[in-house]
Amino acid sequence: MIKQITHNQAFLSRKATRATEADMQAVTDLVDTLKANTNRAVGLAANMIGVNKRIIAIQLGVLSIPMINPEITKKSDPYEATEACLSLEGQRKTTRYKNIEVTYQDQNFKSHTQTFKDFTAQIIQHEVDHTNGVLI
Ligand SMILES: CSCC[C@H](NC=O)C(=O)O
Repeated sequence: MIKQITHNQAFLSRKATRATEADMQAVTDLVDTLKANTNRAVGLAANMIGVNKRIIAIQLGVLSIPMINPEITKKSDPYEATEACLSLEGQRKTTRYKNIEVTYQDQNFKSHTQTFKDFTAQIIQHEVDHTNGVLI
């Protein structure tokens, strides 16, 4: 189901808890909401739709991919990025890493360890920050 994107910064500033198989509806809702917003979003975190769980979704080409309990396990090559967010006004500067390794579970709760680079890595870092209560 497509959900409203929150601007509630107090809620967005809370660290999210681990997701389980009981949270599949939230995974589906997050993917549906990203698909409905691909004209203005490249990624979403579950707390942006009011669910305080460690779930993100990222846009890779035409695919909206969920990642459950994502953790960045390696990062290298820092640079300064300027980013915006659907839940915030304006833009902010932050440090991102060009290369990252991420562990996560897919929608079947199968575990993966995968490397990402460049803009895809940037989106994942932005969304993982949200799961840790970091706005940008
Ligand atoms: C470059 S990372 C920006 C990610 C942002 N999504 C919000 O969580 C968005 O604009 O889709």
